[in-house]
Amino acid sequence: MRSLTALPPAVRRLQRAAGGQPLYDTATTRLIEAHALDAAPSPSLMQRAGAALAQLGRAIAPHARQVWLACGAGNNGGDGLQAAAAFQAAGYATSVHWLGDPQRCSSDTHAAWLAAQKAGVRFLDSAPPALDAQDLAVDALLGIGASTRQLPPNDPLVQLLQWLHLCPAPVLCADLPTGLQADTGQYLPGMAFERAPRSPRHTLSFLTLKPGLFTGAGRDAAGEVWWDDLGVDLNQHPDHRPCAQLGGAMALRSRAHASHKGSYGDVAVIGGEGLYLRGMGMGGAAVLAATAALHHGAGRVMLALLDEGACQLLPQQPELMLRQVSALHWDQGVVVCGCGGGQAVAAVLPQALEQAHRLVLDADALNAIATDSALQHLLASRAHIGLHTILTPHPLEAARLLGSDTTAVQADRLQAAHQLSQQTSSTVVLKGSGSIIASPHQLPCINGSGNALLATAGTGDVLAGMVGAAWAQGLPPHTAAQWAVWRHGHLAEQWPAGQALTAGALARCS
Ligand SMILES: NC(=O)C1=CN([C@@H]2O[C@H](COP(=O)(O)OP(=O)(O)OC[C@H]3O[C@@H](n4cnc5c(N)ncnc54)[C@H](OP(=O)(O)O)[C@@H]3O)[C@@H](O)[C@H]2O)[C@@H](O)CC1
Ligand SMILES: [K+]
Repeated sequence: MRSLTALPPAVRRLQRAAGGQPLYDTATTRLIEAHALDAAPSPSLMQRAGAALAQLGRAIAPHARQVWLACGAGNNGGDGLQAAAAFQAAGYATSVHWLGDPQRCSSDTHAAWLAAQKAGVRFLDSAPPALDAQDLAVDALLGIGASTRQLPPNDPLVQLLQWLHLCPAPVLCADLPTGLQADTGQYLPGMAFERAPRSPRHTLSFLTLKPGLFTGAGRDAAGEVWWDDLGVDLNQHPDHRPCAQLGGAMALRSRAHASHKGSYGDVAVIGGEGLYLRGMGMGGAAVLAATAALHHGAGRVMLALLDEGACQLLPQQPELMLRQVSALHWDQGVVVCGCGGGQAVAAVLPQALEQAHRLVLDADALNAIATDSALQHLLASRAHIGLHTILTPHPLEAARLLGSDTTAVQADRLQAAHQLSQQTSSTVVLKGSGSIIASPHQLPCINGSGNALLATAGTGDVLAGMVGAAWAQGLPPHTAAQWAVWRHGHLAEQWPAGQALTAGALARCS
């Protein structure tokens, strides 16, 4: 790829490490667009969008011989037509499939169509040109105006989508990958593919960054995300409020020389149902959480296994202090409860919910609460008596707590995390691609780190331990969750190529 410094300042590569960028839903993006259009900018927003697409496209595919653009009938297609004119003017052999009608499109899109014609762009109505890996394809079929209308399989738009999916050239998506919903990161019905696309993806988001690019199916669909505000000041109006922010690199506080283990807090992990109870020993999960807490800076880590003392010594981890649940100090440090807890964890939950000042609830603790209204009441009451809670559900656990199902949770992950946070007065970490961190009265965060190496048993237990460690070291709950989720994903991104990621190795990484 050409040096990023060669790009004009208006086209900025979204740095994962930057974090903190605001994300805006479609309604607010439309508001921003309307305010910007009122000012009749010149060049028009669409001309700016087209020029930015062409500039980024040239950086992505500097040796392209051909550029092919699939353009829809709306303004997203207009962006593509403006880009086509710019590609052609820059000397690329440029061809376009346009689904629009010059008699029925917006005035901006009409102007873009005229510009493309004037530049000498080739308009196609049959198969696209044969592209190779160094060429470029542009997806300008649908943006934020996509509706849930389902198309028949022989619709021209569906066919263009299939060509884009199978195209050997990198694909640059204008504003959004076609069919991806900006607010949720879910595909519209009939627009998702079972297999991953053949070539790399880039997305240049206009005016605002949209939450759907970073959660659910968004990360796979969008590939590398870029952003151009088209010269519009997003903060010019008090109604332009973000719906979330993108989480990024964070550091724990540096340590003073004059400090000791007590300065970095205690983490007590409760979990690990014994083998004798139901024939399923689950101590490993609790050991993973405790190990992660230890390796991520907690001053002291206690391990209370629910195996009635069967495990008396952990030779691999002499730093972990074994405890009976009855010997824990609930008002000190952070209690992480549930990892591998099985059914046995239900017995300790009333005391943990009533007495632990800072409580992380994971896995089987969440499942037990979901089926017991008395435990639900205790959980919801904690905030009223000054006790704090972080929940770390995966989508199924969140669905059980919400009384819904995984499809409903995944259909709007931001909303599900917000609802669970409100219902339980807790910080919620909704795990999955683009984990969501939601807390009452705080802007939710979508984590930007991580990859599919984390899809292996035990990584959730490691995360629970890391959340506990960050919280024990003094970060507020929302920030502790943000740090742990980001760090967990970042470690996976740094994982040595060709080496399997195991939860045990991840827990020892810091
Ligand atoms: N205004 C500006 O200056 C700026 C605009 N910008 C750009 O505009 C984009 C938004 O443009 P937009 O509002 O025209 O919506 P867009 O995404 O093109 O879709 C509408 C078209 O798609 C069609 N269609 C919808 N759903 C469908 C479906 N399921 N299946 C099939 N067809 C479907 C729909 O057809 P209809 O329903 O009207 O029959 C209509 O033709 C935004 O994402 C950004 O790229 C930025 O550059 C900033 C400056
Ligand atoms: K698009």
